[in-house]
Order: sequence, then structure tokens, then C-alpha cells
Amino acid sequence: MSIGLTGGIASGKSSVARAFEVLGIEWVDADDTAREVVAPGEPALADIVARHGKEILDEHGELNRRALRERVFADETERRWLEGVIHPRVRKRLLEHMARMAQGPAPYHLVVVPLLFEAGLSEIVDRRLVIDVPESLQIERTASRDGVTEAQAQAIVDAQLPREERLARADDVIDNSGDLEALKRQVAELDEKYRRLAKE
Ligand SMILES: CC(C)(COP(=O)(O)OP(=O)(O)OC[C@H]1O[C@@H](n2cnc3c(N)ncnc32)[C@H](O)[C@@H]1O)[C@@H](O)C(=O)NCCC(=O)NCCS
Ligand SMILES: Nc1ncnc2c1ncn2[C@@H]1O[C@H](COP(=O)(O)OP(=O)(O)OP(=O)(O)O)[C@@H](O)[C@H]1O
Repeated sequence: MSIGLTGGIASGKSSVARAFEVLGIEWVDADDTAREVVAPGEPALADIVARHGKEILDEHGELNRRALRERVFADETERRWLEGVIHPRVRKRLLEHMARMAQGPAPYHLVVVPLLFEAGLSEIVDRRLVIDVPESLQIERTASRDGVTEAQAQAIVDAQLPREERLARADDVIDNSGDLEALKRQVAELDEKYRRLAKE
């Protein structure tokens, strides 16, 4: 059984995934997969250079992620173009990772996908688990962790599905407005539920 774990930026997806991992559950993260598909030598990176010029690379020939981030979150056309290049490749690799994890000993696995609904990936998983926090907390955690301005954090949040729409599509929800202990308790309850469901 595969669980799609999603939530807005800095909602706590990685923290939740790590809490499941302690319970023996494997996971892959679409942000990592999205990094792999733009590694030097990959066709997606060549597409990006063809559109944005060589100045989008750093001195090692790697993608300057900060520069691209500033462009795409200030220009919706560029963001959509980039998504068109990256999402199909991420989808293909995630399906490969999922097939591998399905062979493992655990009864279910997680696929962490920030844009599970936005990128049309929600049908590749069996259940959708949404990590929910108020928008103000997302902005606060993004700005303090990633060293971006509040305005940039807000632009990223605005490029994602609104909180209510994400919640409406959830099969399960974790409320991460409390502390890490509260998060772990909710993870333990869901782990029991998923183990039970996987047997049915
Ligand atoms: C714009 C890029 C280069 C910025 O890189 P950076 O290292 O600063 O951020 P990172 O990749 O770690 O993403 C951080 C978070 O930003 C948010 N985010 C990223 N891309 C998008 C997008 N297209 N729309 C909305 N939110 C996004 C997500 O919450 C993600 O978890 C990068 O995010 C990217 O290539 N985005 C397009 C691919 C994509 O949609 N990735 C999301 C997972 S499939
Ligand atoms: N319950 C919590 N209490 C306090 N801080 C938290 C809590 N959950 C997460 N954080 C912190 O908030 C930040 C975002 O958490 P995390 O990295 O898990 O989110 P994410 O959804 O994976 O982020 P991204 O969208 O960038 O992938 C981190 O600095 C993390 O340590």
C-alpha cells in the first residue's frame, strides 16, 4: 500500500516521514527526485539552460537553484514551463521507487510529494495524507529555515493549493501546529491504522 504524504511548504512533511521511518516505514521524497532529474548531464538540465541561458548554472555546471527559484516564483509562465519539464520525469522515477519499496518487508510505504494534488500525482498512491498547519506558521518556518524573505515565502505558498482545498482531498490529516511529541503520537496512530488497512 502506498501513502502519498503532502502539505504546503514547511508544513512538516520531512519531520512526519522521519517519525514513520522510526517505525520501520520506507519513504522517498519527490523534492529529492526533482533534484536528481536536473543533475549535470540530465536532459532536463539541458532544457533549462536552453531556455534560461548558461547564467542559470553555477561555477560547477550545476543548476543555481536560488536563481531559478527567484525567477519562477516571480513569473507564473516560467513556473508552469519548469513544471512541464520536471513533473513527468519525477512521476516516472517515483513509480520506479514505489515498485522497489513495494517489494520491501513493511506493509506500506510513503511517497512525500509537496505538489501531490497540484502535479496530478494523487492517483499514483492508494491514500493521501495531508500535513496541516496554518499559513502564518508556514511562512514563519520557511523564512527562518530557508533564509528567504517573508514575501518570497508568501509567493511560494500562493503557488500551492489553498489549505482548505488540500484538506478537502485528504483521506487522513495530521495537525502539525503542536509540538513534535504531538506529531509523533498522531504518526503512531496512523501507523496502526495503515497496518490494519494493508491486511484487508
Ligand atoms: C524552483 C526550484 C529550482 C527551487 O529550488 P529550491 O532548492 O530552492 O527548493 P526545493 O526544490 O527544495 O523546493 C522546496 C519547496 O518549494 C515548493 N515548490 C517547489 N516547486 C514548486 C512549484 N513549482 N510550485 C509550488 N511550490 C513549489 C515545495 O513546497 C517544495 O517542497 C525547485 O523547487 C524546482 O525545480 N521546482 C520545480 C519542480 C517542482 O515542482 N518540484 C516540486 C516537487 S515535484
Ligand atoms: N511540530 C513542530 N514544532 C516545531 N517545529 C517544527 C515542527 N514540525 C516541523 N518543524 C520545523 O519546521 C521546519 C519545516 O519542517 P519540515 O522540514 O519537516 O517541513 P517540510 O514540509 O518537509 O518542508 P519542505 O516543504 O520545505 O519540504 C523545520 O525547520 C522543522 O524542524
